[in-house]
Amino acid sequence: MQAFTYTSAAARVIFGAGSLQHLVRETEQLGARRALVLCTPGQRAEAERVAALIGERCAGIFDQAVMHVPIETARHAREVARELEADCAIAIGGGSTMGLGKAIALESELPILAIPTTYAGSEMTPIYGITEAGLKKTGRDVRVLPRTVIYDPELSLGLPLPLSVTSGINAMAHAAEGLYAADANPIMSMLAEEGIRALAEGLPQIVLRADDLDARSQCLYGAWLCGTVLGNVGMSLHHKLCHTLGGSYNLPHAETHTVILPHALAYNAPAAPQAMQRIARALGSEDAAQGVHALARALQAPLSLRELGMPYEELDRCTDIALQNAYANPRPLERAALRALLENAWHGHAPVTGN
Ligand SMILES: NC(=O)C1=CN([C@@H]2O[C@H](COP(=O)(O)OP(=O)(O)OC[C@H]3O[C@@H](n4cnc5c(N)ncnc54)[C@H](O)[C@@H]3O)[C@@H](O)[C@H]2O)C=CC1
Ligand SMILES: O=C(O)/C=C\C(=O)CC(=O)O
Repeated sequence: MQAFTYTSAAARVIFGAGSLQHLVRETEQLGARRALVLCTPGQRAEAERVAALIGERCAGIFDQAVMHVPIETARHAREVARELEADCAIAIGGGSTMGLGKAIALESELPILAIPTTYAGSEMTPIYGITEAGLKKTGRDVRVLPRTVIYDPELSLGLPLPLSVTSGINAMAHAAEGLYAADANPIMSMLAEEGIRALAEGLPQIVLRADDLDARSQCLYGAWLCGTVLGNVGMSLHHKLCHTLGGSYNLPHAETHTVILPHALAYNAPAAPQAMQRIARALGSEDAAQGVHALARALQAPLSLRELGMPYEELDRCTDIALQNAYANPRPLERAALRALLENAWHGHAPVTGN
């Protein structure tokens, strides 16, 4: 075993069906007297439920969270938090709502209590992203790491099936890249493999029965582990490509991860054989890239960039953007091979290993 450095970022996690009932206790534990509840417009009802549970400890609801945290929304939410003299942000929702909480915490150091309802995993990371003038910038800051996370699988029962599947594969992508990260360590690799396994087991069951609470629990557990990996080790080509496609072409986040992951794994496979073996084992497949592709196909997820609205004529420019700024990747970035990767992904072909 190689030497490694491991820093544990501790969050308090309350996990299990019905665990939202502990919200008041957890709010008190954070010392919050004036919590601002955050949500998307579509999850206003869930935010009102949270507000009702905490009663007079609720300072208000801000229901304008949107994907990729536009700076204007961040500024508005920060102003509302200041005006209401909020001393805590309670974020209920997916990565977009977590991201808004983080944008507030970045300036105010307000503690975040996170209640995730998708599998994106942002609640477990000190990573924030803010979009300004069409450009998404991400950074790491421990101030934005939620202090407490309540994982209640009952809250994910209403997550639409297509988003359940793509969000689950978004989570798997964190774990897959964590297994070949330059700063990988055995603890995160163990969580990564177990996270992929839990999602590979849970997602097909959800597709059979969307209200299967055990399967929803499996997936949320997997998302927790995969999010922890994202928060603790560096990501590579796959995440870079997805951020390029999401940030520059406004493609939907979880769906883009789903389309790209098999191709990014196929690209990196020759340079990261051990990681691929562990991903394949967790998927119960012979091959990591083909295994993810087969899972996405079986669960009727999108397979091509074309169906996500990516203009074909932009593939060259997208390749150029992905080649800008050096970042760690197990296989060196080669222009022709990357362009071929995007070509395959655009058409929705099966991944080609080591192309
Ligand atoms: N900073 C980080 O560590 C991470 C950040 N992200 C960011 O998060 C964003 C994507 O987050 P996602 O969770 O994929 O999507 P999202 O948070 O945008 O949610 C997608 C839609 O689903 C709805 N929704 C969420 N949970 C639901 C439920 N249980 N029932 C019914 N509807 C529900 C939301 O209201 C929203 O309309 C992106 O901006 C991405 O960059 C994603 C992963 C990690
Ligand atoms: O873009 C962000 O907000 C930060 C990280 C991620 O979105 C991770 C991901 O690509 O799923």
